Amino acid sequence: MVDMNTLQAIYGGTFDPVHYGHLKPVEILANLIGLQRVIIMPNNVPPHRPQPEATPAQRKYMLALAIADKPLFTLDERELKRDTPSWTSQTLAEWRAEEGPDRPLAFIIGQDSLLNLPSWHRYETILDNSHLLVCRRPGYPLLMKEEQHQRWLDEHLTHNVEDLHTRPAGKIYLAETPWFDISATIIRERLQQGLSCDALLPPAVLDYIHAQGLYQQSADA
Ligand SMILES: Nc1ncnc2c1ncn2[C@@H]1O[C@H](COP(=O)(O)OP(=O)(O)OP(=O)(O)O)[C@@H](O)[C@H]1O
Ligand SMILES: O=C(O)c1ccc[n+]([C@@H]2O[C@H](COP(=O)([O-])O)[C@@H](O)[C@H]2O)c1
Repeated sequence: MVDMNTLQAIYGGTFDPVHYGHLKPVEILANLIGLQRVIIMPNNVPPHRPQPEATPAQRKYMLALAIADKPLFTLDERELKRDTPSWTSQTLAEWRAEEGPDRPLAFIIGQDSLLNLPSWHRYETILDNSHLLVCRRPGYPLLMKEEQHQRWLDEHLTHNVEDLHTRPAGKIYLAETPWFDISATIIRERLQQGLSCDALLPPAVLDYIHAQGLYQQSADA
């Protein structure tokens, strides 16, 4: 019999700011595959993108507000404590060393991140240490850009949820989560233009953004 309580998942991101497009697909994913806990892990130095507008402390605080009434989520500060780029391969290797070789571990990403994954630092080691759980995201193709990366994806794909709970690592699961057409970029742009973001992120996070005067200046200013 499969023990549905052992699979642990980390959800990494910049979360500048956290929004419903982060939270809702992952809550649905957790229900779909029987995940009891999701560890949200904000990065300190995002490797492949412009640096965030909010400070690490502000991004962490917004996450804490967003998950305050959601027992599914806990917060992990390990990457916030590192000043070097937040390489996921390094984080997952450390996590694997802590958890031992047998525990099923997973890293959650959106479809856009999957497409870029072959450009990540030592990406091929990620599946040595964890599974990948991928949430759908509108506006991104289903196929990898290069044939060799599509082959890599196909070789590791599973449609069997039991694989995720019984194997420690090595599988990619494309979850049939609904589309949420929300991005932190759109939220920052709307806030800068003084437009409403009420439906896009939790009210407590939005109140904090206004109280801190965050995202009101153009990023180019
Ligand atoms: N609307 C969404 N649907 C599914 N996954 C998402 C969505 N928004 C973000 N994600 C996923 O959440 C993780 C963290 O994303 P991130 O913090 O960069 O948010 P973002 O909205 O993409 O930010 P930005 O617009 O600043 O690039 C990534 O794996 C990303 O693919
Ligand atoms: O390790 C890498 O090379 C790497 C490159 C890009 C992104 N990541 C991680 O992927 C997660 C989502 O990234 P982002 O930029 O969409 O917030 C976050 O945890 C990043 O630290 C990791």
